[in-house]
Amino acid sequence: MRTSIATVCLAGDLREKLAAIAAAGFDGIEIFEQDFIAFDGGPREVGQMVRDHGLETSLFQPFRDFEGLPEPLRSRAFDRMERKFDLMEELGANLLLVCSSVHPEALGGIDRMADDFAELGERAAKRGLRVGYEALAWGRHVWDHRDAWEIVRRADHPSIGLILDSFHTLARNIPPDTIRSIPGDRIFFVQLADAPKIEMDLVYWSRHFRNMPGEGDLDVVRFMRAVAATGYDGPLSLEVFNDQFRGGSPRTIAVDGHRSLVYLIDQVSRLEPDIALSAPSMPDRIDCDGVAFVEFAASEPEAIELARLLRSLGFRRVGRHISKAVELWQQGEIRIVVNTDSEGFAHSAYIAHGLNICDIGLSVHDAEATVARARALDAAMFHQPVGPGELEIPAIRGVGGGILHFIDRTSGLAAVWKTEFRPIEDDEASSPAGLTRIDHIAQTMNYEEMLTWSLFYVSLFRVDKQPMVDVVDPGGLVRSQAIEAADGGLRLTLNGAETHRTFAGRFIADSFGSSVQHVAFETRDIFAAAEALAADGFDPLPIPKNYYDDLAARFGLDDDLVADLRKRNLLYDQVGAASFLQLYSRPFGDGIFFEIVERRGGYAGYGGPNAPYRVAAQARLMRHPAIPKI
Ligand SMILES: O=C(O)c1ccc(O)c(O)c1
Ligand SMILES: [Mg+2]
Repeated sequence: MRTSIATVCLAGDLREKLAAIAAAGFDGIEIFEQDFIAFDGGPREVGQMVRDHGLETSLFQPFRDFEGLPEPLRSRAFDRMERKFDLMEELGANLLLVCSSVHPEALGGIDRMADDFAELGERAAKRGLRVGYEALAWGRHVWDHRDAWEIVRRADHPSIGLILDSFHTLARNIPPDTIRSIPGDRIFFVQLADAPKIEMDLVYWSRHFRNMPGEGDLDVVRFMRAVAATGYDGPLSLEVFNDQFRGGSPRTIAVDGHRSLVYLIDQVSRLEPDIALSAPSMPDRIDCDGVAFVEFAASEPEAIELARLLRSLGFRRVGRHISKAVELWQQGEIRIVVNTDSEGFAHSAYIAHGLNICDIGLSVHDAEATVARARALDAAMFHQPVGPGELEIPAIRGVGGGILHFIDRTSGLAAVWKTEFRPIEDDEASSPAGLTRIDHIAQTMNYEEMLTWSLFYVSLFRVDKQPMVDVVDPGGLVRSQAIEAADGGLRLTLNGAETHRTFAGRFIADSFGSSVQHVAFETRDIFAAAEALAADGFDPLPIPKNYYDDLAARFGLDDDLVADLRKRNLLYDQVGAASFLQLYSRPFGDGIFFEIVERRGGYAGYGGPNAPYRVAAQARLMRHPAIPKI
């Protein structure tokens, strides 16, 4: 599989784009004409730059409004074409994309258009060049790849072929399986893009909202399966027009793009085992059972405050690391590591961010396989020197440069708690509150990072994205996207802040980067938990009376239940026969907090309807000067 990406996908000038594309591991590029015209170097220089990066120019594009024109416009189009052929020769590009005409005077007529392409084929062949024809979804006469194919078929010239673009086919709901009957050697090039399903004008949707395969809602896998079935073995090229990507980090977007292609090919080769695809071999998406631990990086005074909070939540200090200033807290299957060491990753994370969750441990079936898949998907590996008596636990970089460790049963890594920690009898033990496991982890990030991280998780683990939820914060909007395994083993929420005025946005600004903002613990009896916590001095997030009055009205709950909820500052949601109860801690540090949840009757969500009220309560507290920052 040869991978390619259009220069139009990325921010920067041509030089910066090429550097990012080469670093991300692509084999080739599509030179978008605008990028070339804007560049202050000639075509030979650009051609050399591309080759110096070890890249090939797999396509030059677009050439517009070519086919079906009356004279004298027709001759003019051919003259224009000869100029572009000159340019391509200097660039060292031998394939040109012609997109279907939108010219108001284009006449249409399938044979007329085929004749134009037949003549074009003669001219291209003289130069040793080839031309591919792409149906734009909004073309004047041709907007369907089947019509474009018919024109190419009738042009019947070896230098004229078809170009497919997943966006144009899928955006118009053209069944992608119609591609299966096209001969693979007549397809000259394949462009790939996904997009979120939003009702809007096709041109606007295409030019502003495309995203990488797997980041949107189109069935790019189905499209690619059909392409693979034709025997096509040319480049797979990303052509993604996206306003956010054009203003983003070219390196990050290029890495996301490469990951999306590797993931797409991996999916297609699993679904079409009989089609030989030169796909990199890697383990299948990883099953994750849940969160094995979260690790805080803290100063010693903060660790003392955190200990107080953990105790009030019913946790016990159960272990001390054999050689480092690291303590282990536990309740049920929940493990919280508090690291105050003055060396190592946690310490550098502390210096960069202050008190923060710098490391998440995930329970997987096979840690080595997880890392192998992560590596194939271009994830950044993480290594840290291992001290005497410590286990080498595989790890990669995740959100905000934080670490993801992988713990499995089969390799003995799960013994880390016994191997690296000495048990301690907690002197001030509190009574357990019945918190059993980590229900979910919420990572707060800038809105622009959400696609990057959802692709990261979805390509690595067997998890699915849930629909995006908008949370109204008093300071602006926060978007929340859950990513979860079908069995609920792993549940993550990605929260994207658009401004720094929101509670989430302030967290990013104050802690200098994206990271875990909250951890939710599961309980099977939240009323009992709340009572036990109250006895241990837990101070919940106060929820205003208005909320409970509305709750009673909305769900018709009986007065006793509403009174009990209010007494404990619990939040409530209900969907059909399922319900959800939530209890929040007060925020600490730069806005980190804990949540306790009880899911009843298979409740599958995250209490989205309550989020605006919870956020308002938190924002109120964070503004309040009397609240100490620990
Ligand atoms: O938006 C466009 O005009 C445009 C141009 C060239 C393409 O390959 C394409 O898919 C769209
Ligand atoms: Mg295209």
